[in-house]
Amino acid sequence: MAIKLNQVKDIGNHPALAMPLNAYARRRYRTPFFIFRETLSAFQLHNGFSISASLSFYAMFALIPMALLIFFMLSHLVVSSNYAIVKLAILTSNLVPKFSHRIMIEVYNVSKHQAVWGAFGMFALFWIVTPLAGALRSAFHTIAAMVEEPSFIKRKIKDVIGVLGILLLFFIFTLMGLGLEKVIDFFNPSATHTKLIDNVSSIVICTVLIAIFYRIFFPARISLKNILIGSAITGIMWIAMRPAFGLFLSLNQSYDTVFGGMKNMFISIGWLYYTFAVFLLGTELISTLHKKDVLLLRGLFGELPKDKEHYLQELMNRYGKIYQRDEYVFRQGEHGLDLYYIVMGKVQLIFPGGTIREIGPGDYFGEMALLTDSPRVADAKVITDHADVVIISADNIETLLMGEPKVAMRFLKHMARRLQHSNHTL
Ligand SMILES: Nc1ncnc2c1ncn2[C@@H]1O[C@@H]2COP(=O)(O)O[C@H]2[C@H]1O
Repeated sequence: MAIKLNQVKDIGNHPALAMPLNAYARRRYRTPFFIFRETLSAFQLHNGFSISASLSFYAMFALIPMALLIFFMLSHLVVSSNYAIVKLAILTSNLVPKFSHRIMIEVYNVSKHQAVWGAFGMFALFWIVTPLAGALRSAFHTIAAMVEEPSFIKRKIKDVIGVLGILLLFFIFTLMGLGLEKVIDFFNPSATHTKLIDNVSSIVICTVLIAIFYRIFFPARISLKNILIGSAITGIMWIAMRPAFGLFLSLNQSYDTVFGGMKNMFISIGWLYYTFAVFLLGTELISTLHKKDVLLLRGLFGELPKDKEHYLQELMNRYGKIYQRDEYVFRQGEHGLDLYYIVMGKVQLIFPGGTIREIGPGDYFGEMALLTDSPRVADAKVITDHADVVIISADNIETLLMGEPKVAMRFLKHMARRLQHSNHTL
């Protein structure tokens, strides 16, 4: 609907107009906005869609062996094989909506062969699923900006454990579903309530399972709170994707004629592709939540953002300290692992031989003790009326240097320049 501006009489009284412009600018650095932007740009940076494409390719190969393994676990450990087939059909229809009946026929036929259930058969099933686990592992490492171990054997062992983990999660998923069915049967709620319970429980079960998955397989140690937030949002996105995907298909009826006999394959790969995209977006969100402080500090060691006053103000609010004239930030010989970034004012570094250096806004100090784990090599004294300083913890600097090669490079250049300068003045 078009807005008729000439009919809007009270535009001058709108509360938004009363808000100073810098309040909007400051919002850029408020946590939810900042995290949203950073998550999307990390997804783009890591080529999220192309990782989803390769994951959906591996998943297509892994589907039938995985379905067979889950069928094996269910029919041997929990329920009769007929019931296991029903449960599996529901599970596969969640994973690949239009292709599930084909998979179920294959699973049913293959499961009739005794050889599949022998030791060699089981090993073969596991082996075929490992590339999917491997691709997931490498995606996680890319997102966490961590280098993988080079050993092929160790990686393969991890992949096998990964497959076991994935199977276990599907197994728990089915068990939880079974438990829920029993509870619903017992209370016998109305149809609308059953639907509501179904939806809420789907989100809760998805959140719990995704959270367990991240907790075990994400290479960095992430707090439970961040994992739960990321998992809940991933679960909600995934559940919302079902109607969105249905709409997409109903608007594109022509895929039927374009893909002919391959149409179910097209839909399944498409569905897997978007499932992985949502999953990777959730992973980026968790990683961003984990690094949010570090990401905010990144601007200090590169080019300051355009709205640098608001940016520095936000950093001062969170990590800042104001020192008064003649106050010491630290003394030579003290132990400490923080790094100090000067926003305003001047600091004098006084070395034991009497050499003095002055540093001011935009400069930082204290990195030597942090990097070498040794005492401070100089006194740091404020020589202006006051000095506004952002204090950065060793943990944050370490994560920043490990995850951002550009920042690490600038850090090195800064140190080399200091050394050059010291050599000149010797
Ligand atoms: N030659 C130098 N020029 C400028 N700053 C220096 C020099 N040598 C040391 N510093 C800084 O002075 C700080 C004193 O505390 P740290 O040893 O933690 O880290 C040191 C560096 O950040």
